[in-house]
Amino acid sequence: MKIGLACPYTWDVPGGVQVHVRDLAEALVALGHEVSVITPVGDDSALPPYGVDAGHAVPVPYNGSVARLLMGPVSAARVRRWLREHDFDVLHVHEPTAPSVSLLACMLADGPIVATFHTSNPRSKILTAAHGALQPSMEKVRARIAVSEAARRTLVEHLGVDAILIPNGVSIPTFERAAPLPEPVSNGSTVVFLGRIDEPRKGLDVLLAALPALMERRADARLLVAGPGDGEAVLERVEPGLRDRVHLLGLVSDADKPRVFRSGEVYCAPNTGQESFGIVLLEAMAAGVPVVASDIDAFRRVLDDGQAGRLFPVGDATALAHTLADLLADPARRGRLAERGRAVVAAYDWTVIAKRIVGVYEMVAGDRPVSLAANSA
Ligand SMILES: Nc1nc2c(ncn2[C@@H]2O[C@H](COP(=O)(O)OP(=O)(O)O[C@H]3O[C@H](CO)[C@@H](O)[C@H](O)[C@@H]3O)[C@@H](O)[C@H]2O)c(=O)[nH]1
Repeated sequence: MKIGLACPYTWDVPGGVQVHVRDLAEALVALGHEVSVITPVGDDSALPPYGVDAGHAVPVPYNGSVARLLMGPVSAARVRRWLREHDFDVLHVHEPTAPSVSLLACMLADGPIVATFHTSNPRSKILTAAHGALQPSMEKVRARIAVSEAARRTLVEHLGVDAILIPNGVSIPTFERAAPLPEPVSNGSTVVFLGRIDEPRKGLDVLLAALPALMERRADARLLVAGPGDGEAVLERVEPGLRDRVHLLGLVSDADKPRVFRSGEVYCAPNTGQESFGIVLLEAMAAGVPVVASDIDAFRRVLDDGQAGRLFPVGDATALAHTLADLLADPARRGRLAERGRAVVAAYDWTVIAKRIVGVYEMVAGDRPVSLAANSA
């Protein structure tokens, strides 16, 4: 099949939607399909061979995060050209309610369109206000996929439509085979955090607040913190006497990311809410590292109701410190959790998930390929 994927967020800024689109594209290519991805990008040398540059996006605060979005005549012209130059059997847009490339593609195309919804936002004022304006584009979508129950609920509540649930995937071999980073990054009592360090929703502050109590029980404990953001500002939030216990890696490359997960005894996801799924949990389980995560609905589901990871009450730094100290002290329990994580994550490998998505493509694809809408040529 010829498949066009539209990714709304800047390709070279780490984010769950971008990772999902990239891994899906690669899984589809491995299955023998022809794929092209249109996306905003900061540095177009970051694009893979199947990537098409839709222009530079602007940062906009959105759902407790900063989304880099793109609308306007230049990007509309690029999307139009992309559609015209490819006879896609299926157009698959991601997050088409965000004002960016996916919405443009929906507005400009006709034919077999599939949309995947990623966001969990129970009280989205933007979605409520935009409902009427989005309606014509949403009506063109022949099949909707939600990556999680939370994303599905957001869709039902705001747009009054339902979706098939197909979760995010992870490329298990990439994570399970990675070598840990060399010493001294990993010291045998390391807690890993990987995420956008400035974003309160990712909860790094909860982990930093847990550090003093953790150190009281495990004097050798250290934090390995990876992800984009202002590292200096993070260190200022740590007691001066404990700063040498925090090892900041900054933004890591996609090649090093699996190695970061493999460099800790525990992976910690202290997120404070508004998570739809939590790809990072899949990544940690695929790497075989035991997970400690906030007890939010999305994480509880991915962690098999707490069987495949230890949950602690959201924002409770004391409970987190004790959970981490207990696990660092107990290699056998860590081994059991990691084993359970490996068993759970097997169902999320991209080889499994991509086939389910192709099943949806087959359901909607017809005799006629995707074309430019009559009023957009
Ligand atoms: N290479 C690299 N990747 C990073 C870095 N920091 C974070 N990432 C990657 O960025 C992605 C972040 O994904 P999520 O934690 O799932 O969060 P999100 O960007 O807020 O995504 C939203 O959509 C996801 C996809 O459906 C949802 O999983 C998530 O809960 C959330 O709603 C993960 O793949 C993570 O490994 C870094 O420094 N380097």
